[in-house]
Order: sequence, then C-alpha cells, then structure tokens
Amino acid sequence: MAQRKMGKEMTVTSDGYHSKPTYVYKVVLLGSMAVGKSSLAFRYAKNSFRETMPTVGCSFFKQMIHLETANIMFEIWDTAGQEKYHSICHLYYRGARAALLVYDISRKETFNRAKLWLRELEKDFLHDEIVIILVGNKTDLATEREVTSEEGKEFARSKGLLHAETSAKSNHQVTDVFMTMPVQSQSWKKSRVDLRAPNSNQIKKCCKS
Ligand SMILES: Nc1nc2c(ncn2[C@@H]2O[C@H](COP(=O)(O)OP(=O)(O)OP(=O)(O)O)[C@@H](O)[C@H]2O)c(=O)[nH]1
Repeated sequence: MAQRKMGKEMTVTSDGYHSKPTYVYKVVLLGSMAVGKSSLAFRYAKNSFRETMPTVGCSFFKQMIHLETANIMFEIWDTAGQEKYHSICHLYYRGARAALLVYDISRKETFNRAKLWLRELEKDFLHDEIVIILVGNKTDLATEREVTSEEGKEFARSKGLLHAETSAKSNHQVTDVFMTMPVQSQSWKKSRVDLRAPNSNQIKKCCKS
C-alpha cells in the first residue's frame, strides 16, 4: 500500500487510513574509550555481538519499535570515546531526548570519567530536557569488577540520573535500557527530565537508581 509522510509524525495510507503516528526519538551514547558503546548499539539494533574497532567520529543506527498506539523510530548516535573526536561529537548531541552515559564496570577510571562526560552533556542541555541513564557495561566480567553496583547507583542518585548495568556480550538488560528511555518516563511523548531538577519525581518513578 502506497504511503506518504506527513511532517515528522503522521503516515497516511493511500486509502486515507491514518495509521499509527511515528515519533523520532534521538539517543546519544557517550563515555570513555572501549566501554562498549558501539557494542551496546549493535546489540540493540542487530541483536548481535562482535569485536568492534574504535569508533571514528560518530556512527548512526536506526531502529523502529512498534507500540500499540504509535511507532518509535530510535535514532541512535554512537559517539567516539577518543579525546580527539570530542569537539565533533558534541555537535551530534543536539536534539537528543536521551543519553546513555556508559562506563565499564571492570575499569574504575571509566566510572570516574563519567563525571566529566556528564559535565559535557550539561553544557549542551542547560536549557533543554533530557533523560540520562548511567550504564555500567560488561557485567559478564564479574570477576574483574572494579565498580560495585552500589557505587554506580549512588553516583546516579546524587546526580539525578537513572542507573542500569548491562552486558552487550551476554545480552544482559540491553533492550531494557533502550526501552526504559521512552517508555518509563510516564509517557514516552513526555519523556523528559530536567537536568536542573536532579531529584525530580519523574526520575524517582523510573528505573533503578
Ligand atoms: N566482556 C565484554 N566485552 C565487551 C562488552 N561490550 C563491549 N566489549 C568489548 O569492549 C571493547 C570495546 O567495545 P566498543 O563497543 O568498541 O567500545 P566503545 O565504547 O564503542 O569504544 P570507542 O569507539 O573507542 O569509544 C571491544 O573489544 C568489545 O568486544 C561486554 O558487555 N562484555
């Protein structure tokens, strides 16, 4: 059946039937080098895990999900952890509705650096609203763990972020994290958290922190 797009959101089929609206939901992944950002995006978009090369600049995935009353088109922007790309990747934060701030539970320094990454985000979203999830990746490396779940939760709580732990390798909680962003914030159309209100009720209702 032929379809044409109306603006960003509404699709009208040739018989005049208004199908479910489609909402674009932009997500950025950020965090230190080799914490598993690309692997998380790849696991979510392709349900697969493979050895990845360091990201150059930014890469981009799309993933459509179908809810009862609407579709959500995830635009997933995976940014490079390498310092030299920071200024470029900044440009891609604009318009994001959610951010995954990723660290590696087996490398403490990546957790410590999450504070700096958060400051970067705050520069761009001073007057905007965004859902931020602090994600401790690589839970399959439990024996090498350097950051406890409690430390992760406590830091997230102190900054008003959501918190989750994942493994892109063993596919632990990856889909849950992506689905949390639009769905758990009361309604995905309003899934926004004001950075300047770190302990807002909205955050408390969501997820694990
Ligand atoms: N054990 C384990 N290894 C992982 C996991 N996720 C990613 N890795 C590995 O960690 C390394 C870095 O993964 P990437 O996904 O490239 O990390 P990145 O954060 O995108 O790295 P940059 O592009 O440099 O910023 C690769 O060798 C991955 O195979 C995981 O959940 N568990």
